[in-house]
Amino acid sequence: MGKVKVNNLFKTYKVKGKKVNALNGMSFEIEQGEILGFLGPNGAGKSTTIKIMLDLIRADKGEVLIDGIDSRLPEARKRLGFMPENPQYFDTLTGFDLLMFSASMYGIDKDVAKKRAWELLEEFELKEAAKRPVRKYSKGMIQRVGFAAAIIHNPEILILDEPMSGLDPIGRVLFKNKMRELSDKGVTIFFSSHIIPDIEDICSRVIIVNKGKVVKSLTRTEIKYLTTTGFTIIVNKEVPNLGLKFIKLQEGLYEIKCAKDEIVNIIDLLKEKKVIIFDILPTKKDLENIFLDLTTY
Ligand SMILES: Nc1ncnc2c1ncn2[C@@H]1O[C@H](COP(=O)(O)OP(=O)(O)OP(=O)(O)O)[C@@H](O)[C@H]1O
Repeated sequence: MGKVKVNNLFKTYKVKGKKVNALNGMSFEIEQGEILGFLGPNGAGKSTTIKIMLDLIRADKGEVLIDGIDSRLPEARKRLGFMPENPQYFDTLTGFDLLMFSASMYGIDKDVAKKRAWELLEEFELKEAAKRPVRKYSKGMIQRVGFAAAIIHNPEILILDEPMSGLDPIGRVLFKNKMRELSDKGVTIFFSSHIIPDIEDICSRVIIVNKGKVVKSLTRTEIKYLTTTGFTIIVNKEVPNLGLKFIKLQEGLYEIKCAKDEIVNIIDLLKEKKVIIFDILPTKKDLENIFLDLTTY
């Protein structure tokens, strides 16, 4: 239950008689209860893969199996919940109506749906706005109601396309907590994102795609290692002749910047000199450079 197998997908679009190869043997598996991040530069084939998983478009070759069932069958579709990147809802609907509409698409009994809709509106802090038309919602509120609509039928697998882009810090915490909670209950979560800290925070694994196929699969620890280029060490005092550059932040507060492989020696040195370390902060590589490193092998 909640298992996904994406098997050797190929997809070509035709634009003005020219062929665009969107997928070139895209293959990966998602285990039950896993939070898997889907990362890749623009045009890598993420949206095309998601659309094929949801049977919104068809692959030229290959298959997607949801718990062993072909994703083109309605039986498979029912197990999935989906939140698009820019939800375009019938904006005259209220938040409550939207959830009821989504529930009706999955054939949920009206009374059950009503109860579930109110529960979700409460969880996503939309109770006050429940009877307001969605067109009057802020971007964050639209994303919240979109998330709620995607899980109203208690799907086994949740697919989210850039779920946290444009959310404020409180909204992001809410989404991350919700994703963790669902994963703890055994829901499989697959989401695309460009936001490295979010991915590091919640994903158990990340797959990186480029040119229509997987180029790397990384565990959370591996991605933390890969994205860290060095550290900033915050200390209480300056020590001369250590070969280190102490930058004064204020009285009794200095920072030292170092490369990833220097950290252990520097900490030993500071310990020896009885320097107090207040904090050690990783310096992060930006996404473009990570893609560059991984895709130019
Ligand atoms: N409907 C379409 N018609 C023609 N070409 C398309 C279509 N959809 C996608 N493509 C092309 O297929 C390739 C993969 O696009 P896709 O949208 O799947 O990538 P993506 O990884 O989701 O990109 P982004 O991060 O920009 O959303 C790109 O070259 C894109 O231009």
